[in-house]
Amino acid sequence: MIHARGLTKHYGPKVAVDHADFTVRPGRVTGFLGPNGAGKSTTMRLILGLDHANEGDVTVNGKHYRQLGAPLCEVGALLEAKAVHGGRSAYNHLLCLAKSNGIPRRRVDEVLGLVGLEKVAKKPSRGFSLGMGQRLGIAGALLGDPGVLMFDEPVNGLDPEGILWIRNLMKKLAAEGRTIFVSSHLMSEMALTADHLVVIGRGRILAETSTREFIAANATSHVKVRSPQLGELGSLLSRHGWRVELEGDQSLRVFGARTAEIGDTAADHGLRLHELSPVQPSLEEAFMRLTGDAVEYHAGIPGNGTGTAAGERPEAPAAVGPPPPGSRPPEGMPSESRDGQRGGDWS
Ligand SMILES: Nc1ncnc2c1ncn2[C@@H]1O[C@H](COP(=O)(O)OP(=O)(O)OP(=O)(O)O)[C@@H](O)[C@H]1O
Repeated sequence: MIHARGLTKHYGPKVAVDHADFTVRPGRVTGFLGPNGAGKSTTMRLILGLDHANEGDVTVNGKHYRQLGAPLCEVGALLEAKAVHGGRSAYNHLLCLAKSNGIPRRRVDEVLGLVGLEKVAKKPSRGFSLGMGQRLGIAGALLGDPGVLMFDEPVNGLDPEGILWIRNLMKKLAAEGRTIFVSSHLMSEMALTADHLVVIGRGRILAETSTREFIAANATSHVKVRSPQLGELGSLLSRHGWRVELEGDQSLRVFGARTAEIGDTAADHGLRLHELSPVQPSLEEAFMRLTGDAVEYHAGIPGNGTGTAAGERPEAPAAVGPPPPGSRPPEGMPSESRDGQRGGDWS
């Protein structure tokens, strides 16, 4: 178990981690999510005693890292996969680690087998691909058979097969009762891997909850509707009290209504539907909604030549209520709504 209380780290005036409280429990994969620069790596370094906290503290199995008798046997970590001497073979790299931690030589062969590197074990690691480097880093983390494992962005740059392998490995290790703490900003991957989440933004913990609850609390399901009479339909559904958003110029997103209600309402008014499908919210959507204000670095919006200022949401919904003035209305939109004058119908 990893337990942080009031954990705080400053780099000069920069507060990288700000009074963070969280607990990472065994038997499940806990995802550590946050935008770039949110403080994920710093937190992981603090857990491993590679950096010192200015305030608060963090323990692994009730002890500070430096108090652990055989650290590699209690907590394994993959922080920087390429932190290996390039001239050294995978086998020798792991053997050095094993010797310095009193771990028997046979465990080196075991972990090389576990990560699938037996065949290249005697080759210099400088020739390793990114995926092989990740596997070697993971072999090092597993060497002491620790109950706590931490992975910082483990799937970065991996091919689909490598991603699947790491995903299944983390799940298997959690099922064995280990504590698995994994940082990532790949939402789709985390949605498939993590049972639980700790979300950080600008150094502060924004959420600590199950993945399912996090999505339910921060994003809403909706129904996607396509119709050749989109404008009329949007106005009609909106008059029924449902929130309607324009998605591109082809379809509507309707919130708060079931598919049957929308279908029946359209039929009652003789409007044709070409699609009516429920859409479940994604972890990405929930994450963007929660962390939009906590994003420190935004890319410029293609085409407008400006960056998004810190604090602005990076991805506002495509259109809420009426289409913005000046935007092109969908085919069939009533003319009053085309220039946004009657757009209030949709809000
Ligand atoms: N050694 C350092 N000296 C100065 N500032 C630092 C140092 N390490 C981190 N920071 C700053 O602290 C903040 C948190 O950085 P950190 O690397 O922990 O974020 P992160 O969530 O891991 O980001 P990313 O996802 O981009 O790796 C950032 O603003 C970063 O610039």
